[in-house]
Formats: sequence, C-alpha cells, structure tokens
Amino acid sequence: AASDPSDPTQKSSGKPRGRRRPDQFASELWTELNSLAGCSKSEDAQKGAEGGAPEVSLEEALMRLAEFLSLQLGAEESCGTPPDPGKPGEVPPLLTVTSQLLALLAWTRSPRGRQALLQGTQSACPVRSPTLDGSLSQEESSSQPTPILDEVPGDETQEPQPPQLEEEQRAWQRLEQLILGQLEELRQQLEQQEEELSRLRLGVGATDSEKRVQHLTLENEALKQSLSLTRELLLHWGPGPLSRAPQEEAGALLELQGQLQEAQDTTEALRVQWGWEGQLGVQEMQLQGLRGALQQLQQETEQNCRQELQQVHGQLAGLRARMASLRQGCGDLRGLVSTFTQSCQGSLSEAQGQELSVLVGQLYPGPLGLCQLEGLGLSSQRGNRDHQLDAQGGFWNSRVRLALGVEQRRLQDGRRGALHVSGLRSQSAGVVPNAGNIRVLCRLRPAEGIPSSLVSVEPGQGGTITTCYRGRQHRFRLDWVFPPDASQEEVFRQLEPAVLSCLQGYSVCIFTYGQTGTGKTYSMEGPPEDPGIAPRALQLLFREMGTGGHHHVTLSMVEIYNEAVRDLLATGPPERLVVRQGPAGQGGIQVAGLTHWDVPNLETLHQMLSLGRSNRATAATVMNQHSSRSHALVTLTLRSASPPRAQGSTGTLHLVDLAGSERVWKAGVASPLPRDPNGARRLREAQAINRSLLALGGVMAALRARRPHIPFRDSQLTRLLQPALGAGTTAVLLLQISTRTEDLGETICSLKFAERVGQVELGPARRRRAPRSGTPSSLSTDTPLTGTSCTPTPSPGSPPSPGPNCCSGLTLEPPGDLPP
Ligand SMILES: Nc1ncnc2c1ncn2[C@@H]1O[C@H](COP(=O)(O)OP(=O)(O)OP(=O)(O)O)[C@@H](O)[C@H]1O
Repeated sequence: AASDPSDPTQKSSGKPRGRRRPDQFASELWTELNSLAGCSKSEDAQKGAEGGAPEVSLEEALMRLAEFLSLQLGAEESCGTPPDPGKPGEVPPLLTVTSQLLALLAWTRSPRGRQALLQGTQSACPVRSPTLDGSLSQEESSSQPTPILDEVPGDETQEPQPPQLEEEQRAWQRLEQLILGQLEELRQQLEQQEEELSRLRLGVGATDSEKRVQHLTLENEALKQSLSLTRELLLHWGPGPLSRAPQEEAGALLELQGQLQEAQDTTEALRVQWGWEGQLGVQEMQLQGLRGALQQLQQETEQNCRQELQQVHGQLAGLRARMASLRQGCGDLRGLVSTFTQSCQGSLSEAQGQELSVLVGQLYPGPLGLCQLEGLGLSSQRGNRDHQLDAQGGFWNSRVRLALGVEQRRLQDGRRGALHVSGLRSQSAGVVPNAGNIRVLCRLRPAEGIPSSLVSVEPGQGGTITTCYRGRQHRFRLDWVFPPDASQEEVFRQLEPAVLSCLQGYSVCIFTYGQTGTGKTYSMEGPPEDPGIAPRALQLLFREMGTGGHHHVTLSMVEIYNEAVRDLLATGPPERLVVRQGPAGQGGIQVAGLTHWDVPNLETLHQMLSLGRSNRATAATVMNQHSSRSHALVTLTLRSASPPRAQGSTGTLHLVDLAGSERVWKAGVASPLPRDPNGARRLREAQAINRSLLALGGVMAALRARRPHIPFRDSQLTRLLQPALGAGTTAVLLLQISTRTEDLGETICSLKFAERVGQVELGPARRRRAPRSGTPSSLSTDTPLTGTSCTPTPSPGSPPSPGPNCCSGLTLEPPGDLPP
C-alpha cells in the first residue's frame, strides 16, 4: 500500500511474491499492516472529527494479520527455528493463531458474526462494512472513508451491493494468490528438504532411513488429524452458503492450508530426524569410545601375556640350567661311584691275591709256589686283570677258589700232578674238571651272509662277546668263546675232561641253550659226517672203558614235549611218564616206566641214539626247518666194577638238548589263520618251551643266590634236571648264539642268561661210590635218574640186543674210530 496505494493487490499477488524472499515479503506485509494501523488511527481521528466510521474493516485487518502470520510462520520454518522435540505431534502456536484468525475471519463473514458485530457496534459506534482484501481502493482510502461496521456483508436482510461483492472476490483472489505463493515457496523448501533427506538417507543407511520414514509417516498422520480438526472448525465457523464463490475459495484455502501443514509437518519431522541424527552421532561417538577402550584393553592384555610369557621362558631357562647342573652332578656321582667300586675291587683283588699267595705258599713252599700259580694261570697279576675285565665280578674269585679247591683235593688225594683220569688231555685248555660252578661256553653260529658288525668276538678262554644294541654296548665274558668257524672237534675238546670224569664216578651235565636255529642240535648231535658232542662223548667213554676194568653202561632217553615226559626208547607206543620225587633221604627222582637200556658197545649205542632222535618231536618253524619242539635228555650211567676189596663208582653223563628259546611271534609258530590246528598246536608248543626255560632260569637264579628253596618242581624240565644240577655235580652250559642283526635282542637275552648261569656255584664235585655188594645193573639210589633196567629186544629199526648177560657186568670193547 505504501509503494503502490492505488493497487494494493500488487503486494499480495502470488506470482511476484513467489520469487521474492519470505523475509522481504514479510517486511512488506508488516509495513502494510502498520500503514493500515496508521490509516486506521488517522481515520479514527478523521472520523472523530467528522463523526464518520474508520475506513479499515476488521475483516481486512484480520485477513492481513493472518496473511502476515502465515508468512511469518513460513519464514520461521525456513529459518530453521527448532521445534520442540519433546512434542513432535504438537501444532506450532503461530499456526494455531493463524488458524484461529482465519476462523475468526470466517466467523466475521458469517451471518451470525455479522449480526453479532453489528449488534455490538451499533450501540457503541457505527462501523462501516470492511473490505475483505485488506486494501482499500484509492477512492475509499483517500476520499471516502467508510466505517468498519457500516455495512455487514453477511446481513441477510441487506443484499450486498455488486461492487462490494466484486471487491470481496478480488480480495479473496488476492488472498488465494498470496497463499499460493506461500505454498509455492513451501514446496520449494519441501523439495530442498527432500533432497536433504535423500542425501541423509544415503549417508545413514537404508534401515535407519526406513525407521525415520515410518516415524515421519506417523507424525504426518497425527498432523493430518490436527489439520482435519482445524478444517472442520473452519467449515463450521467459516462463511456459509451465502455466496458460492467464497465457499469454494475457503475450501481451496483450507486445502492449501492442509498442504502447508503437511509441509510444515515434514519439515518438523526432518528436524526430529536431525535430532535423531544427533543421537546417532552420540551413539557413534560412544561406540568409538568403546572401540578405543576395547583396543586399549587388548593392548594391555597382549602386554600382560607377553610379560607372563617372558617370565615363563625365564623360569624354563632356569629349570633347564638346573637340570643340566643336576645331570652334571649325577654324572659326577656316577664317576665317583665307579671310581669307588674300582678301588674297592682293586683292594679286594689285591687281598685275594695275597690270600692266594699265602695259600699257594703253604701248599708249595718256595719258588715252586710261583710256578704253580703261573701254571694254573692264576697269578695275582693275571687274576687282577681278569677281575677288572669281568663286569659281573666273582668270576676270578670263583676261579681262584676252584683252583685252590682242586689243588687241595689233589694234595689230599696224594695224586699231585695228575688229575682224575689217566688219559686226560685237557691241561692245555685250562679246564678244571669237577669244578664247583657251572662253566659256560659259547658258540657262535656261522653267519649265512655278511656277519653283523654289531657283534664282535674275542674267542678263546675267558673270551668276550661285545654287542651294540639300541645305542648301548654290552660286553659279556664267558669261560670259553668259540668263533663261528670253530669245528665240532674244537668244541668237544673243551668238554673232554668233564666227560671223562664220569668214569671216576662224577655226575656231569652238558646242556645246550639258545635261540631257535642257532645250532644246539648241531653241536649236540651233529650230522653223521661231523658228529657232535654226544657221539664224540660216547666214543671217548667207550674208548677209555676199553682200556681196562669192568664197566657197565646203561642208556635212557626222554623228551619233554608240552610238559609231558615221554620215553624216546620205549618199546611200545609212547606213553606219558610220571616223574616222582625219590624216597626221602635217598635223593634223586624217579620216572616210573622209563626204560634203561644196557649198552654193550658203541655201535649199539649209536643205533639207540638214532632211534631216540627219530622219535623226537620236531616241526618246521620260520627260523628252522627242523626245529626241535621238545627238550631231549640223554642219560648215560657208567658203573665201574670195583676191584676186589675196593669200592666202585657210578658216574652219570646227562646230555641235554634244550628246545629253542624264542619269542612266539618271531619264530612264526603262531598261524595267522584263527582255526588252523597246526598253528594252535605250535603256539602251545612254544608257550610250553618258554615256560620251562623260564623255570630253568628261576632254578639258576635260586642256585646262584644260594636260596634254601630251589624251585625244581616248577616244570618237568627242572624236575628231570634236578639230579644234574644238585650239589657236587658238574654242569657245563654250551650257549649257542646267532650273529645276525635281527637276532640281536635274543642274543643279548641268551648271553645275559648264560652270564647268570656262570655265577651258579654247585660246590665241589663229589664222586658217587657204587655199593660194594651191588651189581652194576641194579638200581641204585645214587642214580640220579632211576627207572626200569631192561635189555633191548631185536626188532626192526631197534638196536640189537646185547645178549642175555648184558645187564650183569660187561667188559666193553674199545669202540671203533668215529668218522673224521
Ligand atoms: N656251526 C655250524 N656249522 C654249520 N651249520 C650249522 C652250525 N650250526 C648250526 N648249523 C645249521 O643250522 C641249522 C639249524 O641248526 P639246529 O637245528 O642245530 O638249530 P637248533 O638250535 O637246534 O634249533 P631248534 O632249537 O629249533 O631245534 C641246521 O641246518 C644246522 O645244520
């Protein structure tokens, strides 16, 4: 109005305002309102002076005010005045005021409002009818001022004048344009907000955006409800159906207001969203803080772990160092112990040497004593060396005692310079017959391929066998060691004195022990072209007996198979024999039903041995095609007829070929087939063999320890060997070992067993005297193994009968020579 009073619609037209800024437009409106107020004052003054009504109507003023307020509202929102976040659904107060003003405007235009206004102002002052557009025509504003309530448009009694209606329509059009302009601006703002919203959606993520959209939708619904309420209010209080055009305009206005409200709601919702963004930012900050704390915690934990690990490493290093020092201390202690042991042994051997010197000096006074010591190979110097080499100790000691015992016996018997048997040729070998302990000889089986480098041999008397097994070295010293190429004759030469001592009434037992396939049977029996110990011993004995005197020879042969004792020379079918203890006080054992054959000559003896051998149980094992699965015992009893008025003697020779000791799985006797009868049988055989050999080891251990109880009854083998291993007997163990690398474990076991056996002392050998009145063929309690004496009857395959007088004394013919 100030800029162009002639055209007040110019400022309220929608299109030009759409391009102006809202604050600019608001200031224009404000100026307009002030001018209206000024106009009203001046008109009031003029009216007071002239007594007329003011020219600005209440309706126009209200409309302008509403317009201003709506504009202000839009300006506030565009300026980003934050709504109250705690009341998201609440309608802003400015909007409420605007709505109420609009309602009031509608009311003033309604008939009732007009009537009320008319009635209220008629009594006070006359008012002129207001114009709706808020702007006055130049004519009205300048020259024809009209009282506000001069004419009431809604008065039903007065029809509005056509110029007034036109004026009102124009005012409404302006108002519509004004609101349309505002709506346009709001739409632009809305577009901006939507752009902003899409940008935020992209930044925040789909899930959060969906939540926000849902929330905004809810807010929108609430605001719509509020708007519909306002709309109803407007309809209720708005202009009635008097004029058709204003009603439509009002509807459009309401619709536009609704749109405006929606836009405001969206804006508010966006603000709320920004508030959420803030909350989200706070949460992100908290999250970052938590992440930082977590990282710090991880770093602290890592640091602590590293420190603990370092401590543990330190402790471990300390423990290792301590262990090393302990090991060193342990080694030192071991060294001290061995030094102490050596010094003790040295002192002991020195004392023994002195004792020996004294004893020999007593026996052989003067220089003769030293000669005798040298001759026996038992000088104190030699003894000391032997002692040091003997890991088990006691060997030298026993040899000294044996030598002394022999020498004492020789002196006592008054037969100095000669041993028991006239033809004895064992002096060179250094073998002392009737020794008090079990002698151990060892024979190595010739290797089929390249001999193992893990077994080294020092053959000869007091020879050694050194093995290297699993990184450990073992050294075994034995009475005599035969190299693999030793002949049968060499082996027998070492046994000759013992065999010949039988003729003097001594009891001698020679037994072979060793792993399967190591040559036990070969050494004991031997092939016909190269006979072993048994044929050579019998030949030797018969040759010696043929030199003179009356002798009677009986033979028995048994085998122990699966703990059953069988007579290998039985005339009938083989039966299981029962082994009994002999009568108390008489010693020995009795085998009921065992036949003793009188043997008149060597030929018969060989035939009988062949017969017994053929009856022996053998089987093929992996390690030996003809493995002996039983223990074989050949007992030769030699009774010497006593010269007149002199007592005869009864000597016994036990030749024992033990079954092979082996591990069951290694010998392959167990069949892989579960129901193989042969496999089960062989397994049982192997178990029986090992059980009896174990019992033999127990007997040897008890004898070695000189226990009062010797467990002879633990097996049939030890029962039958009881007479051969009793006190005063002579026993020789021939150990057969293999030099193959794969047999090394078994070889070491056998050597250990032999070493223990070598420590068994049976005491000084005792002669057995034959009864003065007894005949050689009669059973004697002195006979260790007693049974039934019989004379063999001629039968196919059986030895020839020696004749009817064979059992009552026999002068044996000298045997023929054995094959070379
Ligand atoms: N010194 C040796 N010289 C030649 N051959 C030998 C020698 N020792 C053993 N043999 C041979 O080795 C094989 C097995 O020998 P032998 O049967 O005597 O062993 P073993 O120990 O008695 O076995 P088992 O305990 O199973 O009866 C035989 O063929 C034998 O001829």
